[in-house]
Amino acid sequence: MEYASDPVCISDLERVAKGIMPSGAWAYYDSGANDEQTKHENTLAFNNYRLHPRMLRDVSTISTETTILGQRARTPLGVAPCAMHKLAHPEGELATSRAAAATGGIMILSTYSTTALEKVIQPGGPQYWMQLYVYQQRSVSERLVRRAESAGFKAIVLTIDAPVLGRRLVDARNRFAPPPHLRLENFLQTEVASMPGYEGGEDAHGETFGETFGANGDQSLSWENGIPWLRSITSLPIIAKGVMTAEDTRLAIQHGCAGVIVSNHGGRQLDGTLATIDALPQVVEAAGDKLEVYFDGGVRRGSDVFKALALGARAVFVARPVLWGLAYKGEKGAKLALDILQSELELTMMLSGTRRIEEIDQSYVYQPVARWVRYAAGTNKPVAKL
Ligand SMILES: Cc1cc2nc3c(=O)[nH]c(=O)nc-3n(C[C@H](O)[C@H](O)[C@H](O)COP(=O)(O)O)c2cc1C
Ligand SMILES: O=C(O)C(=O)c1ccccc1
Repeated sequence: MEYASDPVCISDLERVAKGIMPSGAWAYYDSGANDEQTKHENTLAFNNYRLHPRMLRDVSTISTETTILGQRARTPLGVAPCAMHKLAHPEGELATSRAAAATGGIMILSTYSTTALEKVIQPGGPQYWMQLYVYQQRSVSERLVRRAESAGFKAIVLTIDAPVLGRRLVDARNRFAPPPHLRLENFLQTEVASMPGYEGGEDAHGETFGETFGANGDQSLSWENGIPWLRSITSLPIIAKGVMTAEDTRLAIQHGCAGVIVSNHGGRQLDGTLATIDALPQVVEAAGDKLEVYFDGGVRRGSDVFKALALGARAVFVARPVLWGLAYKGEKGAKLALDILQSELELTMMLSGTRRIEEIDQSYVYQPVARWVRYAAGTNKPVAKL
């Protein structure tokens, strides 16, 4: 499809990116686990929440400024951690970081970045947080934490929904592995470089991408043996990414996490969970004022950001839309993705009579009665958009 102008919404950007990217890389970014029920539902479930707007409120001046972990941010909209931005564009994470700095939201850097963490932080930018996995060789994770501390990252985001990688069928068929010209640059440093399969920053040993990951990840990790250990090696706030239940929210509080990210990893891990927007209310209720609740999964519209804020999220992160932007035009494209969502958020605020982020509460959405997306027999195609 030809465009006379830049893409004007995230789904335009998705189509354009699909046309540009090599099919294996596209599939790696796009795929969810197994039947992709959860991946699709993350996006579709937003439609079940209807807005409840107020009128005649003087919306001549609005602001999306907020505070996250006690620091000011120009917007609650941030970038979720995603592996290998250089699959989308040669400037990779640096381009994304510049785009995030221009927008003013938080960027979470993946351990599996194709740019070393020391090179990513932009002066005058937003807060940067470092995403971490705990490996059997804990010294490797510890070294990554030390490096993140000295580079200026402000929190550690521990991903807890991936003791092993979920099974993504297209990747399995493609036997997807990162192309040899890309390096997982965080694994280049000596103390870290010895981990089996990641020598020299390559992902070399696994049959598929997930195998090297699974061979190194610590499957015995638990709340009891993981979080206290992490707290003992760093004073940075710890945020647990991948919480989907009230039960785990209470455990996160008990173990001293500063925040949780309600996330099902974009539907790439356990297929068949709730959509994240449907899980958010129980987490917010269990969190009370004990920790901050953040959100990701399926956000494709500024109104989706608004709905997550209304249901109690303090920050809202996007992954695939930013990668699509990067594929389209590097830094400019990543900024376009964030700008589209930001301006749609501002428009939603104005049209629903909210001027500041703190005003956006539950009263601005109708909560749905439970309704599940139905699928056409034998397919993963939803019968209808709800
Ligand atoms: C290509 C890709 C790579 C990802 N890599 C990571 C990662 O390295 N660490 C992590 O915690 N989450 C990772 N995620 C999950 C995202 O952080 C996020 O939870 C999810 O994708 C958000 O949903 P969205 O893509 O619908 O915005 C990845 C997601 C994608 C699409
Ligand atoms: O692909 C992913 O979703 C992901 O989280 C990951 C995990 C290990 C290595 C690279 C990416």
